[in-house]
Amino acid sequence: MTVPPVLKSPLSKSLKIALIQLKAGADKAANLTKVTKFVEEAVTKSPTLDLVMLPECFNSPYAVSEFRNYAELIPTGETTTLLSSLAKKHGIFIVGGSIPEIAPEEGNKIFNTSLTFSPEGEIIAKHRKVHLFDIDIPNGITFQESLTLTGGDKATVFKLGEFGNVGLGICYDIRFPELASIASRSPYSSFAMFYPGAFNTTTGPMHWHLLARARAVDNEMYVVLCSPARDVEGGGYQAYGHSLVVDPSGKVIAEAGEEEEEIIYAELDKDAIPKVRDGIPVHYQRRFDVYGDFVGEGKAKVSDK
Ligand SMILES: NC(=O)CCC(=O)C(=O)O
Repeated sequence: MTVPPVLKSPLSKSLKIALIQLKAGADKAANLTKVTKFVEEAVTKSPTLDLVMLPECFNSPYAVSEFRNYAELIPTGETTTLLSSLAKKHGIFIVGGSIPEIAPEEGNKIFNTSLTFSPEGEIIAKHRKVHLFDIDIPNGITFQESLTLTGGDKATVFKLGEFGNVGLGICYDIRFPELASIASRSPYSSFAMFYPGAFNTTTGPMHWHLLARARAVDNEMYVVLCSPARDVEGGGYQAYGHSLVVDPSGKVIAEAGEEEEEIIYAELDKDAIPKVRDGIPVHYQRRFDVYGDFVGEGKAKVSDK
């Protein structure tokens, strides 16, 4: 075996993040007011915060019958405009959960789309959920996003300013290890995968932590999941909550409860990735001669927008 070189961390400076776990109801204006209030609370409590993340579908109910009713144009819709102004006002990155997007240039198809904003309020990443949540578990849950949504056709990797590269997926995307592999490997070398998500009370207990920790250990990178809180009184889709930050060794370093609307904080340490990769060097031991290379330069369809 060739001894791997001690590489510089793909995270050049420790990153302070906050995850906002909230309940999204039918009133879009109320959902957006709540986002504004929570972002303000996060930056007040942690004045040196670098990044705030929101959950999947934070401005609308998570329901196949509602996606088209709540869908907005990007970048001119009210949610995009609000998140851009919040990022700029507070000088932070915002990983803007996801919202239903209507795309006139694609025959008015609806996508489940996540945007990330720079501290200047610019859109620096746009990910359309690639793998649609179509499942049917007898006596558990049946859901078919594909009844109203269209899947995106690209993996998303982008530069988070001076910190380094990160990958972005949405919820069910986490079940497909390829997106995280693409992001973590050369030439992208990301330090984290961000997944706004909304697992539920059937699949959450089975797989939420397992998948987050698996993607972290597979790739020796940070994995960050932000969920809506479970809304028992509101009825409808019962999100699992448990917003989560997992470090590159697979350890959960921050976690929210299930039904609470709350903000959790974590610091992604710039030295953690090289430390883990030096100890268990799977990152450098891959045998592409045996199983091929599906990432390589130009092989995967990767975009930041
Ligand atoms: N919103 C989603 O994609 C839900 C995914 C989910 O619950 C799962 O088990 O996967």
